Amino acid sequence: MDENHTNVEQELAGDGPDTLMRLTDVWKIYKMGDVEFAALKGVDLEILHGEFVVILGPSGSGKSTMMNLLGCLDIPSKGVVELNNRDIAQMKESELAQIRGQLIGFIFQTFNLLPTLNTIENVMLPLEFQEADPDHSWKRAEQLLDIVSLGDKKYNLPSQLSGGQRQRVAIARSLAVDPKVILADEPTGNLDSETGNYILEFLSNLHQKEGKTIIMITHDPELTKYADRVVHIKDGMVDNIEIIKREAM
Ligand SMILES: Nc1ncnc2c1ncn2[C@@H]1O[C@H](COP(=O)(O)OP(=O)(O)OP(=O)(O)O)[C@@H](O)[C@H]1O
Repeated sequence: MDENHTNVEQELAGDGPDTLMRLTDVWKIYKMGDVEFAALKGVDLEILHGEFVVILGPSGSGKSTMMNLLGCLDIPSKGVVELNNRDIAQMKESELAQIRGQLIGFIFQTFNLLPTLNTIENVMLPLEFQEADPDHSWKRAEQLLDIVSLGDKKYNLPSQLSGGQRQRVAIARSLAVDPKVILADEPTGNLDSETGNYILEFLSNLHQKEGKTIIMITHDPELTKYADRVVHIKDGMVDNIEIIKREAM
C-alpha cells in the first residue's frame, strides 16, 4: 500500500487526533484582474470529531468561502487548513477527491439533485462514483430512502417532489457512503419552517445517535438550537464562538 493510500485510509477512519479540522490564520483572497478582495481575513478555528458546529454570519461574511475550505473544495491563499493534522494544500487532487467522496456528505440549499435521474438513482450516485456493487448500491439507497420516509417515491423525478422531499433525497444521497462528516450549506433555506425543522431534527439525530460531525452554515440564528458551538463570522473574520450548554435531555 503506498503512503498516500494509507493516509487517506486514516483520514477516512478518523483515526488520530480529536481535532478533525484546524484552520490557522486562514486568508482567502479573490483576484479580479488587478483588484483583490479578502473574503477571509486570518480565521483561526478548530472543529472536533463528533461536534455539531454552526457557522453563522450575514450575507457576504465569507460563509460559502469557508464551506469550500472545510469541504476540501478549495485551498487558502494564506494560512493552513488541516484535516486530521494534515495540510490539505499538500495533498494531491486525487486524495482530496477521495476525501470529498467518502469522508464528507454535502447538503446544499438548492438540493443539487440531477433532474433526469429519479430519486433512487440520485441517492445511488455517490456509490456509483465509488464503483460499489450495483445490487449493494440499490439496497443501500432503498434503506436510506426508507429512513427519510420516501420509500414510496423511488421512481419520482426531482420535479415530481416537493421542496422538503427533494432535500430529504439530498440528505439520503449525502449519507450514501456513510460519511463521518456532514457539511450542510443553508440546508433549510428553501423550505417552510415546519419542513426546515424536520431537516434540522434529522441532522441533530445523526449527530447524537450516530456521532456524525455536522458542520452547518447559515445566516439564520434560529437554526442554532441543536449546535454544540456557534461560530459567528463577520467581514471574513471570526467575531466570537458561542458554546451552547443544553439542559440534559
Ligand atoms: N469568486 C469570487 N471572486 C470575487 N469575490 C468573491 C468571490 N466569491 C466570493 N466573493 C466575495 O467574497 C465575500 C464573501 O462571499 P461568500 O460567498 O463567502 O459569502 P456568504 O457569507 O456565503 O454570503 P451569502 O450568505 O450571501 O451566500 C463577498 O463579498 C463576495 O462578494
